[in-house]
Amino acid sequence: MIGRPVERRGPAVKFCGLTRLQDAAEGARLGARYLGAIFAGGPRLVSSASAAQIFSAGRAAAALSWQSVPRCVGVMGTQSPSEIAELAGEASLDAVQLHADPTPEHVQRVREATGREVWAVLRVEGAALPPNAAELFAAADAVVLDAKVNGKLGGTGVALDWLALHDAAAAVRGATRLVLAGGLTPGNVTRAAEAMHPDVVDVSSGVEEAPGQKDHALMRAFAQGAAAVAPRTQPGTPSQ
Ligand SMILES: O=C(O)c1ccccc1NCC(=O)[C@H](O)[C@H](O)COP(=O)(O)O
Repeated sequence: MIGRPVERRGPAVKFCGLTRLQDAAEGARLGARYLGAIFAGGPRLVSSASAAQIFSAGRAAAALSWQSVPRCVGVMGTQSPSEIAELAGEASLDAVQLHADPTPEHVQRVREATGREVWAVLRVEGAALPPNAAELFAAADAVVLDAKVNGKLGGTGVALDWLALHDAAAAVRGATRLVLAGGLTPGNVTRAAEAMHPDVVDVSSGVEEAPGQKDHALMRAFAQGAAAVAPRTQPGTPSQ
């Protein structure tokens, strides 16, 4: 369905794990700021040639629907910086997301090799951030908080304990963008974003009918849930 774009006031939206042109186009029409494709294995793996077509469909749909052109993110696993640079060129990526527990040194090497923005993923288990959180926020252009699940790198559908993590994330994020991922759905994205104040909300399995196949009604509901996030109040602002 081609509907009206969702008005965006809350955090930016990233639809990740895209494998089909029509899903990328729908994400762009809904005003998603970011589209993601997986080069890290698993059921949503795509080739660089497929990713280039998927992203091209998203960029074209944005232009036709007067939305801003989405930035296209490639999700990497254990590839070397030079392999990541090759994929980034072939798939016309704007940013690379490092999902295999990157160190700050790896982030820097990938930035030098690709000339792209580098997003580092912090995989979180329980109510505490990993000990290297502050270093990664200092090194990366954005940090993605995602659930740590043994045997899976991402796309787990497992949610974080947002209320417990808020203070720890606030203490280390500084000016680096915070991307909240892990188990987000149309039904919980507003609550999650109001708890964590992320710059971006990132969803994959929560808007799918099957792995890699997005449900457009769920995508729309997710974008609406993100747009419904209440504005952040400044500490000390009197309530009305
Ligand atoms: O989505 C995958 O299959 C995947 C596989 C390997 C590494 C990363 C992967 N996904 C990364 C993402 O950016 C997902 O959006 C993120 O993990 C959130 O997934 P979900 O909990 O399903 O919304």
